[in-house]
Amino acid sequence: MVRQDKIRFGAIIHGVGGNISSWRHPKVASNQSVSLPFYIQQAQKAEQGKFDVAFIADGLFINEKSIPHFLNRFEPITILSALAVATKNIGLVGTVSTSYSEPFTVARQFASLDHISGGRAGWNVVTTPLESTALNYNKTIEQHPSHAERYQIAEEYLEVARGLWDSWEDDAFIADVENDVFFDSTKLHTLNHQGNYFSVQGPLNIARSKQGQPVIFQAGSSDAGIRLAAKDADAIFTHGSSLEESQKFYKRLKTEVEAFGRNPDEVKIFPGISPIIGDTLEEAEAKYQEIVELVSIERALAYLGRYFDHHDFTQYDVDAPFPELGDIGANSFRSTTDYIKKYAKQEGLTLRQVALREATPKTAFFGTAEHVADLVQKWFEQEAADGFIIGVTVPGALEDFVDKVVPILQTRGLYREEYEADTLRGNLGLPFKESRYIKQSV
Ligand SMILES: Cc1cc2nc3c(=O)[nH]c(=O)nc-3n(C[C@H](O)[C@H](O)[C@H](O)COP(=O)(O)O)c2cc1C
Repeated sequence: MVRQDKIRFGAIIHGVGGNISSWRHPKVASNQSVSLPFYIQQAQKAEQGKFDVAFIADGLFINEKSIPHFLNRFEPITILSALAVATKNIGLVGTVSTSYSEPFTVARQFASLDHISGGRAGWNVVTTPLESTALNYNKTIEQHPSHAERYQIAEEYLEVARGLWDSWEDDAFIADVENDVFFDSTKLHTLNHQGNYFSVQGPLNIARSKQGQPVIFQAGSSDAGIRLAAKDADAIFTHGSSLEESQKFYKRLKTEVEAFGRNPDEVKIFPGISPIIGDTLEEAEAKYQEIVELVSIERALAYLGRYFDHHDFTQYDVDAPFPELGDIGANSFRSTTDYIKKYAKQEGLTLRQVALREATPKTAFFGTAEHVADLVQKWFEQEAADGFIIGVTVPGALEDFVDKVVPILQTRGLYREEYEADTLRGNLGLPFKESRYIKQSV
């Protein structure tokens, strides 16, 4: 199928790496997760590759089994504000949880980032999977909301944030010095929200931005996650498992978007992939093996356990079939744990095989740049993706992707040569977000 739009890319900037042992690689500096120069270099590299997005993921609870990147890393809004002054066009997207924060504060922070960056801010709206996070926020573990309730909270949270972002119409601040009128009071809107979870009066103390409102990303892929994305998001990050699974997900999400009366083209789907690129297949394999050799089975089991709310996998025989876990994981990273349980069973894998696959993922996006470009094209043309969020499994993968894969896609006319706009919405092909009050009066 010939698509009229172009492929899009985002880069996850993940410090010492999403891999449990990548910090041990000779090309990785152990302080990379708190190194401003490293984050600037990665964001600028992604911008050189004309990526739509630099993405900073986040979580709010660690223990001694967490991967090294999670133990010592930047808070997203702070690092994105710094990246805003070191970049010009790339979108700046960060995770903030709706389970453990206040909408007034977060709406304000993203609005500020949107102004600081000239309309390039995006918020990855997540619910918090790990129950012990409650202990960091004046709550007991029993008070950690269930998976279903977390999404109900998220929905209302987003409604409040969006309401607050429209506190001031675009031309509200008239600054009429002569008549001593700083703002037009008819263009100020006080939210007065009273809901099940939030009571927020408003207004917000910052104007709308150059793109209207920050772009909303969503990253949960369970039924509840899909519903939230279909109803409210501009884009979704999801797992990039197989072409067929991704096509199914793509179709389902776009159908649900339409069911909410929205234009399916206005919700962009970004599967996460971690390409490993070599000039030959052997070189790619050698790069992969360097990473594999750094990971012990003990570390891999701890990494796997986190998805299941730090379930202790050392209690099982690693060479026996993947254990029956029942509901374990369902209140945590549900879509991920469902997916792991499913493929472990379907492929008849042992616990060791599953743990190592999760700890050192080797996806189909593996091999020469030409091969990776072919697959990117195939997934895009066969409606499995609108774009991809690129993670780094082997150090240097972002550089390889930008230097080797991007030019191939440009030559094929599938990828931009230049940014089309200077806002994130503009580059994503999304319209300016009109104020709800303008819509009402039209
Ligand atoms: C590409 C991608 C990025 C994600 N980033 C985050 C993140 O930064 N922080 C977080 O708590 N969860 C993150 N998640 C997890 C989801 O937001 C969600 O919390 C989890 O998957 C459970 O929800 P679900 O069962 O609806 O999928 C991410 C998921 C994906 C696929």
